[in-house]
Amino acid sequence: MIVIESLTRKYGGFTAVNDVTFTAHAGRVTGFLGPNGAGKSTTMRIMVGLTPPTSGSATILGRAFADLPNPGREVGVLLDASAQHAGRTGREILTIAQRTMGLPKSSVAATLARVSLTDEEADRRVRNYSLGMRQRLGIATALIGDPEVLILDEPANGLDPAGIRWMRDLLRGFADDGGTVLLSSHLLHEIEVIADDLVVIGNGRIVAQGSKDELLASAGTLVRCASPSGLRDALAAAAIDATVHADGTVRTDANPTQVGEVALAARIALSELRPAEGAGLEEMFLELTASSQREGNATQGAAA
Ligand SMILES: Nc1ncnc2c1ncn2[C@@H]1O[C@H](COP(=O)(O)OP(=O)(O)OP(=O)(O)O)[C@@H](O)[C@H]1O
Repeated sequence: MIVIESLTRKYGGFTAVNDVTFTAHAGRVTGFLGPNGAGKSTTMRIMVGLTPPTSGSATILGRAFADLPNPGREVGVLLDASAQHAGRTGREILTIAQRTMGLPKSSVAATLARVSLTDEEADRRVRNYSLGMRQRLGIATALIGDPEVLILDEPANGLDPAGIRWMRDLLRGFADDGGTVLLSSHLLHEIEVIADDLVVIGNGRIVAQGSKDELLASAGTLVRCASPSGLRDALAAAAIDATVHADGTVRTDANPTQVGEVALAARIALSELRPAEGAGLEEMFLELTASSQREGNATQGAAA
């Protein structure tokens, strides 16, 4: 389990992580979602002791990372797959991890097999690895100590579709065996498929969290019609808040029956009316983080 409590990190006058609180539970995959610069990496760096927090705390299995006796046996970490020593081979990098953690020699070959790196690939220098191969090697380094917790920053970056499916199955299996997985991503569809719980961050603040099912169920109703602003006004007259999106859809927390009745009374023909969860996480994510998107928000950066 990972417990983050009231975590704040300031850089001068800028608050990169602002009073963040959440828990990643054992047996579950927790997706940490947010647009670029939202504060995901900073939060993860604090978790593993690379960046000190300004205030608040982060514990893994009940202790601060620095207090874990053999951290690699308890927490597998992948923060930046490109940070591996380019002049070493994949096998050498894993062997260093194996020795540092006091693991049996056989764990190197077993982990290479687990991440599907061949013997020939393992003996190539990392500078000649593709990004996807570096990710596999990074995941191998995280897994080799057989930890209970995985903390992975954008692990799907650079993986091809087959690689993404492989990673999804691997993380699902890890959580099903009782492990805790926290992975960050802006690849929303990946998170939607794999995560059990979601923590959404924007401008350093948590903007939504809960189980994926809960968050998607609360997404309200999505409507298309010839007159989005007319429908919004008719809904407003019925005391129902609605938002017109740039793509012309109207979103509201009211249920489809209420929206249909208002549209009928206002004589507005609808071309689409459905629960918004069918629209997927992306719309919810864009909506929740709208104020922290760079596009259309010239004050981004100064806002926090
Ligand atoms: N050492 C630092 N000094 C100053 N500002 C920093 C530092 N590290 C991070 N930041 C700022 O904190 C904010 C959050 O950065 P962070 O890397 O945590 O975002 P992120 O959510 O991981 O984004 P991305 O998806 O782009 O990786 C950014 O505005 C970044 O510029």
